[in-house]
Amino acid sequence: MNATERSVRILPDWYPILLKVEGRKCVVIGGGSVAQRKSEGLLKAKASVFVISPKLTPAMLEWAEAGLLHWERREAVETDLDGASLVFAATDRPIINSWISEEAGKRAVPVNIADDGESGDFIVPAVLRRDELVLTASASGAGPALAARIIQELAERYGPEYNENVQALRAIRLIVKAEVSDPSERRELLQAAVTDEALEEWRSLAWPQDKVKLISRLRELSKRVNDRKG
Ligand SMILES: C[C@@]1(CC(=O)O)c2cc3[nH]c(cc4nc(cc5[nH]c(cc(n2)[C@H]1CCC(=O)O)[C@@](C)(CC(=O)O)[C@@H]5CCC(=O)O)C(CC(=O)O)=C4CCC(=O)O)c(CCC(=O)O)c3CC(=O)O
Ligand SMILES: NC(=O)C1=CN([C@@H]2O[C@H](COP(=O)(O)OP(=O)(O)OC[C@H]3O[C@@H](n4cnc5c(N)ncnc54)[C@H](O)[C@@H]3O)[C@@H](O)[C@H]2O)C=CC1
Repeated sequence: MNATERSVRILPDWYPILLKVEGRKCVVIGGGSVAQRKSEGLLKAKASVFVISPKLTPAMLEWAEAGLLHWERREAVETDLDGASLVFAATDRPIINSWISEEAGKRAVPVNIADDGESGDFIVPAVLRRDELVLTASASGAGPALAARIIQELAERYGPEYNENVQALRAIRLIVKAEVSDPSERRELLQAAVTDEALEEWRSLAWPQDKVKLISRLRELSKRVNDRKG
């Protein structure tokens, strides 16, 4: 599809971000498998999840009973959107989803539409979490299954060992930011801190906690990168 065809179909050019939802009211309307997937993602980000639906999947019912989410056992009404930061229209009834979209618009609350993604304000990508490392893939609605497949491939390339990496990296980066004042050197050292060799080192938690030793180790690693570049 070329640019003209895209604009004729008015397909959105999505802007990718990571959104803070901790403690914010996020309303999921519907209780099927799509609502479950969206709720699970929201719970991982510690949102305050309100589900409105006459029925729930067994997993969602467990989450409700455990007090992880708030469930209203009924059909949605417009006041359900009051005070919401995000709304997910995930019922199996297109007419209800499009009414939710309209109500969200009136309140300027960003809405996700399960059966007609492009008409909503945002879509949800496939996600792989390795602690603070968050990898996402999206085909902008052209192929959710492709996004999911790519994430499965990334899960093999970036295995659970990366959970440890990001913790160490955050600490290392703080030290480098505090100790190295020259921005270009800082950048070089932080790039050296994420080579395969360096990551392997941080993973074994062998990184020098001593600031001076850490910086000198990063200088060695950086020199090796530059030598390899020739
Ligand atoms: C636009 C979007 C709106 C939104 O939901 O945000 C949307 C819309 C629709 N999905 C549909 C179908 C399927 N969706 C999945 C799976 C996922 N769908 C997700 C996101 C999105 N789906 C957004 C676009 C994201 C993007 O493209 O990058 C993922 C990535 C994230 C998540 O949902 O958490 C999650 C993978 C999670 C994972 O496994 O990692 C599968 C695969 C499966 O089930 O195995 C199928 C069946 C195969 C197929 O149809 O392709 C249909 C048709 C329904 C019908 O037939 O009636 C619509 C409606 C439409 O096309 O508008
Ligand atoms: N975005 C995505 O990733 C995908 C979207 N879809 C689309 O999303 C729709 C939902 O998919 P599923 O969750 O599999 O459907 P489902 O049929 O399992 O669940 C629908 C849920 O909506 C609830 N519901 C119906 N009317 C309601 C109302 N007025 N108020 C509140 N809740 C209401 C039902 O009780 C049920 O819990 C599908 O019809 C399909 O068009 C399907 C697959 C993936």
